[in-house]
Amino acid sequence: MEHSSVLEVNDVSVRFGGLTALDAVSLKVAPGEIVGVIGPNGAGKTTLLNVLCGFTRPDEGQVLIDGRRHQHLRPHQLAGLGVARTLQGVGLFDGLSAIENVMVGTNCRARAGFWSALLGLPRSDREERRLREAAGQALDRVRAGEVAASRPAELPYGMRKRVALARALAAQPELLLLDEPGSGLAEGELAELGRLIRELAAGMSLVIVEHHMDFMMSVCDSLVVLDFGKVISRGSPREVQADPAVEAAYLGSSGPGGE
Ligand SMILES: Nc1ncnc2c1ncn2[C@@H]1O[C@H](COP(=O)(O)OP(=O)(O)OP(=O)(O)O)[C@@H](O)[C@H]1O
Repeated sequence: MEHSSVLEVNDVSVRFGGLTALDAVSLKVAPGEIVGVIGPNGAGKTTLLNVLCGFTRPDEGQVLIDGRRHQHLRPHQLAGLGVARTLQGVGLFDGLSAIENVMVGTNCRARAGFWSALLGLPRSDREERRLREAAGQALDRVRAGEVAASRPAELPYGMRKRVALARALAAQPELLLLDEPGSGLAEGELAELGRLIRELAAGMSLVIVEHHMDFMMSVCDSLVVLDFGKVISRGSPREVQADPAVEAAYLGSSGPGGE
């Protein structure tokens, strides 16, 4: 069944002891939409991403994926729901080549692959070929096909991040969650990443948490601005930039002569 939102978050609150990390946060992500989550340090961005992928269970509110409510979403259920996530940093296995790292991402969709791996059985040649082909396609999509045989340690940081992105793509997600995809990248690499993400949005929705403001302004269709766990503004990048609530938060924090 088709739904107008791939993801819907309704009034989600998360508390850590006395601290309210998210306070009645709501957002919607439409098919093919790129939604950016921005805000100062400690605003609740990572906590929100953690709720979306089931790492953190909300104290209140609900998360709907493809119109279905997931009160007790577990991380291992994500691939089955068409959700993939990249982590802050890279998180690749050093002992595997780039393509083998990406095959880990494809494998989670293959039930037989799981059972045969558990039982220590060799994969069938056909299965192996299929996974390798899918992983190769994911690497090509992020323009990292030429490093398929390299180990992560042999690759520059920007390329390792692309391999990590390919691994998330290999699960063929409908919704891709990117946690600081631009961190540690040089200016040129950021621009390239922005183009890549725009291309990916042709076939999936994305939620991005990222500190590089210019990158977010140019890449995202819409932005959600968090401050102290609350959504203080939302809309297109232009709308958010012109929102008096954003200016008020800025003036309230450091002021024009501050940070
Ligand atoms: N597991 C936890 N236990 C206690 N407090 C936490 C936990 N995780 C986050 N917090 C607190 O919740 C608030 C929101 O943190 P979060 O990491 O989501 O913010 P953020 O916007 O991602 O920050 P940054 O930009 O620095 O990554 C912060 O005050 C943080 O200290």
